[in-house]
Amino acid sequence: MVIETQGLTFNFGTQTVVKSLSLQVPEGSIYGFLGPNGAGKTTTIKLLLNLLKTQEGDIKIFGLDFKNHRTEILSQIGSLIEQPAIYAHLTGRENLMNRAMLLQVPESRVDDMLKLVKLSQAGGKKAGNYSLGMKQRLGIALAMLSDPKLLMLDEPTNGLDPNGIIEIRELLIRLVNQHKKTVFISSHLLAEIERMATHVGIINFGEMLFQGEIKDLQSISQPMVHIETDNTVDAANLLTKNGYPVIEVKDDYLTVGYKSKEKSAELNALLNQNGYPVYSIHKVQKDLEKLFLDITKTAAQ
Ligand SMILES: Nc1ncnc2c1ncn2[C@@H]1O[C@H](COP(=O)(O)OP(=O)(O)OP(=O)(O)O)[C@@H](O)[C@H]1O
Repeated sequence: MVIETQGLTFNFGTQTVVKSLSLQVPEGSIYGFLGPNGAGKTTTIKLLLNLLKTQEGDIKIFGLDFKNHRTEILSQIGSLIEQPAIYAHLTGRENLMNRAMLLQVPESRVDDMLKLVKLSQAGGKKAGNYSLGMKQRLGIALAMLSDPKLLMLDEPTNGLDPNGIIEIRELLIRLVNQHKKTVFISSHLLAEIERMATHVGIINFGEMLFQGEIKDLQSISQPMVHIETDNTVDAANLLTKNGYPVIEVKDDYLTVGYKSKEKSAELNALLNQNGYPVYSIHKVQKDLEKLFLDITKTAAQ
């Protein structure tokens, strides 16, 4: 494990915001740390980076005990929390050069990093004029300059447009697949994390609700199919009789549990053949809120 915590607990005054957290982040994973606003993600990350002092529990990173190997551990972690520390009046390249000098990293790393985050062309432009997505990528380049083994990112796609999100996602996948890094990324958006993470930890009110491989999460959280049709109550009866799990019946649409694309095609044909015209049919993933309900239900069974 790259990160392993046991009983990690943190209180702000009388409020416990991280409760006996046991994180397990495997080497070479993209670990999505999910939770709604205020769940305790930033606090956990700050504890892992020693920006907050651990009150209770143990942290091991790279197999080393955090208390006794703090400097050694932190020298191998690149991080981006909230806004990246960028000088707006300097170019992207100058920002990296500055940091490279500070860290005594060879200059050649600067161009490698610009290339890695796809900012080679924009490297000569003032960072203050970068888009939010470009700033975040420059922030990741700065964090990767010293070639750390682990990258920790706190909500790096907040406020980005879909293209910006895709660019960050592709960059993180490259870092893990080609550069053999481990990425720990927090987010409050399930859909965003699902597309890149290999592992997930889901917290709410400081407590871990689920931790495991993404495929295990998907088996808890079956996607659904939305079908827009007429006469939905009768259509739902037909589907139930034919073994489709109907989840919701509204005036103008139905929601059915997703099984496979073949089953969705059969369902479409069945409705059409029986006089229920299908105006639209599409697969939907659950959001974090619905997933919480599923997880709580599964845990109670
Ligand atoms: N410095 C502080 N003093 C007191 N309470 C704090 C402090 N920082 C955070 N909190 C509280 O701790 C809880 C967890 O906050 P945290 O920032 O870790 O959550 P988060 O999951 O990162 O959420 P967000 O996505 O909104 O940043 C919240 O209830 C927050 O109000």
